[in-house]
Amino acid sequence: MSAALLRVEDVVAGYGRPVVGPVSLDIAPGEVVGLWGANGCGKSTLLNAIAERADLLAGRILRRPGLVIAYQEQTPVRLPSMPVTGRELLRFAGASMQDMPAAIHAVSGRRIDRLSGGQYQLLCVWAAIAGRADLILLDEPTNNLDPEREALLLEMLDPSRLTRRDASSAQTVSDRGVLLVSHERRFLEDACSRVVAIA
Ligand SMILES: Nc1ncnc2c1ncn2[C@@H]1O[C@H](COP(=O)(O)OP(=O)(O)OP(=O)(O)O)[C@@H](O)[C@H]1O
Repeated sequence: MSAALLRVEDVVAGYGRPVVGPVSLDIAPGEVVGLWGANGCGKSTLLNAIAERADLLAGRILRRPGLVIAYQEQTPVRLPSMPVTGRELLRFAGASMQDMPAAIHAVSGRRIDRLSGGQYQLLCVWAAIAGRADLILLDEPTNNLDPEREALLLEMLDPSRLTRRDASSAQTVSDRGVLLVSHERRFLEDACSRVVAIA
């Protein structure tokens, strides 16, 4: 396998029966790749298959050895009562609080069960981006976001966030990637280096 983080080769995925595919795509280090398609065409199912939560019915999914995946699902899990602050959630996720956007910093001291849908959404996306994962899967991350927060999300997805300091050389290397599902074509074009359409 090449230096790709992920290679999806002629994949057909589903839940017992096929719902998506065949699809092929690669994600190289430093790339933000978009997945676009109509409601129900199987975008989330493809992410699920990559995260080993849906059945791989044909084709191959090759992951770089040791690849760590963070998966922000379309509807982030929320419990009615969760006496945990945003900072505690970020610590638990191993996410850095360095360079945290002010809008997230402002709510990070609050209990997560008392955040609005958009505040919680951004916090979870930050947890994924600022965590240790090599590949970040984001399913409809613009859900619940107003235009200002959507612009902030765009900044959070800047490829500069995908760099990491290499311990041996002390160089900054771009060795992480994002696969992003959205039904908002404009957002995908702004956020992604490449958009793959699913039929
Ligand atoms: N857990 C499941 N078990 C069985 N079928 C499922 C399951 N989840 C989704 N499906 C079916 O798989 C198909 C594709 O759903 P999926 O959520 O992957 O589409 P999508 O492109 O992400 O849709 P949307 O844009 O509406 O979020 C749909 O017909 C859906 O009903």
